[in-house]
Amino acid sequence: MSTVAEVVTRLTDRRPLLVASDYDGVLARLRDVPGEAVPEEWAPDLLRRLAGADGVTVVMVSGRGLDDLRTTSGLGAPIRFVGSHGAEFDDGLDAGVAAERDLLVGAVQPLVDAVPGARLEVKPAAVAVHVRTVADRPAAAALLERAAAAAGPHHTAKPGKDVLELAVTDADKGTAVLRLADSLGADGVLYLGDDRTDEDAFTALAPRVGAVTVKVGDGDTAAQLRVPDLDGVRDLLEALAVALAV
Ligand SMILES: O=P(O)(O)OC[C@H]1O[C@H](O[C@H]2O[C@H](CO)[C@@H](O)[C@H](O)[C@H]2O)[C@H](O)[C@@H](O)[C@@H]1O
Repeated sequence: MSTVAEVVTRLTDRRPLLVASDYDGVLARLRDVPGEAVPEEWAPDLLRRLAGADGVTVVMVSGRGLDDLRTTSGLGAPIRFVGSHGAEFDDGLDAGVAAERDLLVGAVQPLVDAVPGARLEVKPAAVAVHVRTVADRPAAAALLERAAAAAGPHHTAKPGKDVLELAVTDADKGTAVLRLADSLGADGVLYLGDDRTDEDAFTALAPRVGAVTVKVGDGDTAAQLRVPDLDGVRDLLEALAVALAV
């Protein structure tokens, strides 16, 4: 594993530079109610500073739907967004995706309704079964298993922190970050994430020269650097901003 200082040194002179970050658990603390997961106090200004550096593009890459991500984060240009775990770029979604998602809602909603405290989030290209507020933990685990079993072979199951998402596309954060990097012709890439879906991005970027991946918090990871928590994210991004003189 590298250190923060090594990461900053490796990225400082690379242009174009893509700074891509997961949202929940990296820029916003996890909360019981997803709509209350606002950015850390330091995050908006720091992201805007980085996005203001010459040749630097800052993108949030989230499991949230694009509109939810914009609304909950309260951020906008020059920050860019990719939602639905890489299925939603600014150029929109395939029309058949919503119909397929609605079939999934019909299958999974009754399972969720049967477990007190569970909640179904309906997203543009996925449904997410949330169990963070289910007091009966065995019932929570059983619900996630039943929901996974309700998915068809053409759905992609994405387990996360107290959540199981069933996506109707096979896009992931790995395909998304490579698409972003290639479209920018990026010479350097920084990607930060805390959850299992971020591992797709860490793995996709591993062979790329000039890419640095950062895991936030505990757990096995393919990332090159680990920071312990959101304060560690702040310290890394601040050190990069200082090195970029913004
Ligand atoms: O890719 P991310 O930006 O990390 O989004 C992943 C999911 O985040 C949200 O759920 C998570 O955060 C909630 C708010 O703190 C928390 O209540 C929940 O337990 C977490 O799993 C969001 O609601 C999902 O749509 C995202 O896919």
